[in-house]
Amino acid sequence: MAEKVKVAFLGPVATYTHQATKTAFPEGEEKYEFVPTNTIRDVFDHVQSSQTTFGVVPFENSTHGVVSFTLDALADRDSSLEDISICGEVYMDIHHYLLGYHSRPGDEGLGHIKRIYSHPQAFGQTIQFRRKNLSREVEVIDVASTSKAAEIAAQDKTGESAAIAGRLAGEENGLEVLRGCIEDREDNTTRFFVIRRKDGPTYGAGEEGGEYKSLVSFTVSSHETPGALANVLGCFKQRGLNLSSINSVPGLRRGQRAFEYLFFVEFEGCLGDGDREGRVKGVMEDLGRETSGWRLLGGWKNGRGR
Ligand SMILES: O=C(O)C(=O)C[C@]1(C(=O)O)C=C[C@@H](O)C=C1
Repeated sequence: MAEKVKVAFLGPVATYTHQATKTAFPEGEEKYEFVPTNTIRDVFDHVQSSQTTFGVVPFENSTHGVVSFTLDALADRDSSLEDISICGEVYMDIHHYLLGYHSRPGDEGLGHIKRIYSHPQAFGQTIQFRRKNLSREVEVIDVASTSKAAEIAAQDKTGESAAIAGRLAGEENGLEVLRGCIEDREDNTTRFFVIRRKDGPTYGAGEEGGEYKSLVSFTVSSHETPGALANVLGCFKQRGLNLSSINSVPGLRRGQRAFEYLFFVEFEGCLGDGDREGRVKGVMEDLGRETSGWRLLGGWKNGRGR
């Protein structure tokens, strides 16, 4: 039997990332071995070191914005993740649950909860619910994933600990649903990236057509010159390439000062993308001229409508 292709994901089992991983690799456990990691950074390390061929990480949420752990890894300030390349994306509807134990059978109250565990992104997507339904005295504790939160809450049989996580994480850990669909917005959606090594096997090969996107990171030549960033963005405009996201993080590279930033620009089109390819190559030449350093972080098929 052929050896299974390994795919790392933010674990333990039943995280939202685990569910996105199953969507991204629909042939499932017949063909793939899904490998849980403790942190998002670990997913990147597994792929960089070839412990797994692919990895899946959350990138941004429609309610709470970009996932800082993922952006930090993509910033790769110490060049320890140089071979990472984004090769796919998955959008997933996210419905959160307040999970724990009822204080006694039939009592629907939440007054017995003293602490609540979750991933910071999930806390950020349930702010209004928590404000309206939980006392300010309830301690809010960040953990590495929502499934980890469910695991911890399940160990506290007093019922004083609860978790915000997905329904599956509740089932996996034998928790009761105290409240369902507690996300602040009905359209709460997270976008996940599939990553691989640049020299690794392709992802989603054989699927013809569709729209493509790419992500680049760069630093501007001078933070003092007015318009340095606008000049770089202007290159995309001149080449007729539509931007789909912009982010920035503190640069923190040797030679960079405090408050000098590393920018990320995602745009429609990628290398090998039919009639757009010429423009994409052109903008890459522009980046070489207009920035003080840039990196292509990958090109992939638009996952909307998957
Ligand atoms: O904790 C999980 O279950 C995750 O998969 C992480 C994560 C994230 O970082 O965005 C994924 C989807 C939701 O937005 C909340 C949490």
